[in-house]
Amino acid sequence: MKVSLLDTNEPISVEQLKDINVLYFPMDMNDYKPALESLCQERGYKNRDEVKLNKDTPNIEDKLKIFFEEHLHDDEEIRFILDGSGIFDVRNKDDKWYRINVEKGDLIIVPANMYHRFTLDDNRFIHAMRLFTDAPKWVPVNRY
Ligand SMILES: CSCCC(=O)/C(O)=C/O
Ligand SMILES: [Fe+2]
Ligand code: NI
Repeated sequence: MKVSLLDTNEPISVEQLKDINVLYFPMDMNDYKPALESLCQERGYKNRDEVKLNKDTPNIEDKLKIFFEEHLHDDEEIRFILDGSGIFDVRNKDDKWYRINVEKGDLIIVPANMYHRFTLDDNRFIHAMRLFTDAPKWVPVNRY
């Protein structure tokens, strides 16, 4: 994972992310199941699904357009990157974007009610596990 302030490219640390309640868990991809199960147990993640996005995904451009609209959710957004890479932008306390480049092995938690957006990077491929406290749902509330 690499994080920067989008406007200036200034590097942002995991601690600075934590200050805005975005959590990062690096996962060992050779043996991630025990750590994943205990995280789910501790934080009450009862459901999960997987999403793959690449150039052959039906309606990929429409999907990316929706993901890249600045939005929030009334629950945490938990994404575990199983393969590939991508970009999450999250708003910091000054309403500036932190750009989070995620890759295989990264698990990030965006808190409820934080404006964010997602897009693919130049690799144009991501395979992510989505974890949910309740039934899998994806209800974006767009800004404005
Ligand atoms: C990497 S999963 C696709 C993006 C997504 O699920 C989401 O909710 C973006 O806000
Ligand atoms: Fe989301
Ligand atoms: Ni979202």
